[in-house]
Amino acid sequence: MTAPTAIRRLNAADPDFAHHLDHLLSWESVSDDSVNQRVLDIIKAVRERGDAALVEFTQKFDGLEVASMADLILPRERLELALTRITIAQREALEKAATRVRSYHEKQKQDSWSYTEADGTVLGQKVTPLDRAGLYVPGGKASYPSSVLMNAIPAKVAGVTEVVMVVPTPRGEINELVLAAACIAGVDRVFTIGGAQAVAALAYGTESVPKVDKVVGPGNIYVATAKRHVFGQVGIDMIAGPSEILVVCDGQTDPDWIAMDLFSQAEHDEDAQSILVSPDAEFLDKVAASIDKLMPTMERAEIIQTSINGRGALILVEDMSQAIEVANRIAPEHLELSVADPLAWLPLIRHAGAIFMGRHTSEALGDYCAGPNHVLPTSGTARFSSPLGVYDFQKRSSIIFCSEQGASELGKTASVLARGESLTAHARSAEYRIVDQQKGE
Ligand SMILES: NC(=O)c1ccc[n+]([C@@H]2O[C@H](COP(=O)([O-])OP(=O)(O)OC[C@H]3O[C@@H](n4cnc5c(N)ncnc54)[C@H](O)[C@@H]3O)[C@@H](O)[C@H]2O)c1
Ligand SMILES: N[C@H](CO)Cc1c[nH]c[nH+]1
Ligand SMILES: [Zn+2]
Repeated sequence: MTAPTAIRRLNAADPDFAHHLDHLLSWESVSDDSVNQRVLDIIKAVRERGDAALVEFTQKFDGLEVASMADLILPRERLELALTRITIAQREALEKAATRVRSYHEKQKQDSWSYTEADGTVLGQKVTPLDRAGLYVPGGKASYPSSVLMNAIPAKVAGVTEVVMVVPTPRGEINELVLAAACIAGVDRVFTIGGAQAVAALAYGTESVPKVDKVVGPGNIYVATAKRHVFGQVGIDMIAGPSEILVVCDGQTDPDWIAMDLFSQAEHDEDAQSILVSPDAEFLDKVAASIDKLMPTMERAEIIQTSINGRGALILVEDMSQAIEVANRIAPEHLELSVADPLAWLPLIRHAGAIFMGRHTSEALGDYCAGPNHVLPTSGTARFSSPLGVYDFQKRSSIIFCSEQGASELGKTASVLARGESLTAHARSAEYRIVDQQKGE
């Protein structure tokens, strides 16, 4: 039996509104010093003791009785076996989702390009996939076959040579759908490890876990903090923390639908954040009533309740324009525009990981099978980051191929600039290539 929901109410007309909103959004404060220190200790131990530390942390944090690292490695045949252990409906759903995610991501592929100048100089950009990518698939409080597809398919579309996946299996409970998804998406190697220790293993390598070039994927505070610390040793996609949803509603959508949309992200995590913004005060009351009515029907009521009470909010605004202003301030991971004419408001949205347009487009469709990626920037980072995509698994090299005449002309410009910087070797190196002119100093 759950206690009555006490979702926070904010009013944008309140003089302290900005302050209250800042407080509501401050997830970073959850990453306190003790989490940080614990993560640093875990990374150090994995760097120093490799597999032995991985085994110890997996026993400690995931409650697994494992004798050695061999127990934490799943061969490709195990993934294939999983495909035979799921129902036909599940396999079809995974395959359909995979096809749609692949089609969407194919469009993101960047190709190499070049152009030739009049004197024959060629300039261009060569696009190369990463050699090895590490995918973090969360598995602490729920299992995420959909996240396997969302991480692995863009990597494969990009042409990554080897895709290594890590996923925790708390108490040894292996989720067959997760492994089947890995099989369908073409993951090359799977390790059943999680948390900061898994991120450290991917970043630095151990006797068994190969060192990767980039670690991608969402996770809890330990995973997010570890990714922050290993950045530089490896690339990372973003810090994708607890899930978030911001619904902007004109007051005309069924309040039960909106309550359930808020629940859909709250059920991920006690730290998840679900916010509704509307210019209609009566509608906010109706959604609050729907929340109370529907909460006891939810399987994950405790998590939802904690998330809604601790980090949720119903925000009253003056009009739709102010609702959009608040949305841009929040820069949410998911933004539902549950309004009559979402296209009219779309041009005004500047910051959101993914935008769900209209009353029928529930965020859950995007989580599973619409096609776009569900690994999205959280905690306001949509101000500067984008959804996980093929571009995260490709890098670019510049190409410069000067003709004799091109080098000669560019040499004159480079010489002046280099001497202005007092970098004589640069100047003389360029000047050697100047044709029909006195070279050197
Ligand atoms: N943005 C996205 O695309 C997306 C997708 C799915 C899930 N999520 C989010 O990812 C998160 C998943 O979190 P989760 O916990 O379910 O799984 P997780 O895999 O991220 O974390 C589980 C691991 O955390 C470590 N851990 C747990 N308690 C610890 C402790 N006290 N000390 C050290 N390590 C500890 C353990 O090693 C465990 O294996 C949720 O916040 C969810 O909202 C985001
Ligand atoms: N909403 C999550 C991203 O924040 C993704 C997900 C996976 N499964 C269900 N939802
Ligand atoms: Zn979700």
